[in-house]
Amino acid sequence: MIEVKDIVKRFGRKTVLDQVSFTAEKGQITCLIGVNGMGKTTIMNAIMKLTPLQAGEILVDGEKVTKDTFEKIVFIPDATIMLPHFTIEMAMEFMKDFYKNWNQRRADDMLAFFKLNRKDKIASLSKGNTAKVNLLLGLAVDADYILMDEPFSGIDIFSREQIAEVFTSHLIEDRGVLITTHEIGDIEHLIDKVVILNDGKIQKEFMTEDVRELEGKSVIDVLREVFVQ
Ligand SMILES: Nc1ncnc2c1ncn2[C@@H]1O[C@H](COP(=O)(O)OP(=O)(O)OP(=O)(O)O)[C@@H](O)[C@H]1O
Repeated sequence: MIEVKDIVKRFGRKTVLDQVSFTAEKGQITCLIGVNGMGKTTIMNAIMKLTPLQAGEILVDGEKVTKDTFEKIVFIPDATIMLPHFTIEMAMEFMKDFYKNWNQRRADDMLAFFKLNRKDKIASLSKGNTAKVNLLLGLAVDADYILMDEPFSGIDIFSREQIAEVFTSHLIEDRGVLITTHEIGDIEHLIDKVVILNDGKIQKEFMTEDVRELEGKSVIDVLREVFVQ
């Protein structure tokens, strides 16, 4: 389980995260939702130890993230992480050298699933294919937890549908997924848990099954209640 406990993040005098706590469990897809600038990416960066916190802690399976536990988590950012002159094949080689738990068979499965050509240069890819390569490079790491920042951002409907299919496939299996997205409609039916961030605090945290079955609402209904007064 990823446990985010009372984290506080300030940039200068601006408090972006004010005692934020939530959990993301293995075997579940947890979606972090908030309007632009609410601190979703900052939370992802904090989990990956890419940004220091003023207070609070983050535990993964009960332990602080260190070099030893680092391979438990993989972060798939929304921007290209590879050098543009790399081919997809070179990017895979790079990841293979970097991560002990790189899974080439899964990478090959995803190349075929997304119909990508391993000889294509990263710089020559469309936005949709760039997102697919990012996803491939992240999901081919055998990590227990996957963080995805806006995997659907700026991508056409067909690529979005293909990417959404990944969430119901063996590629996710029993892993824990923490995802931020504005395109909630694409994966609303696949999400197990929603965490709503508003004004630096967690406004609501719920299991989607509970709101569907007990309250007869969709995730979008709940978002409307929170954000549209
Ligand atoms: N390095 C930084 N220095 C100063 N302010 C920052 C820095 N990084 C982020 N911020 C501010 O922190 C706030 C949260 O940013 P963050 O990128 O985490 O939001 P977000 O919810 O991911 O937004 P979006 O949905 O637009 O991606 C924003 O107001 C942003 O301007």
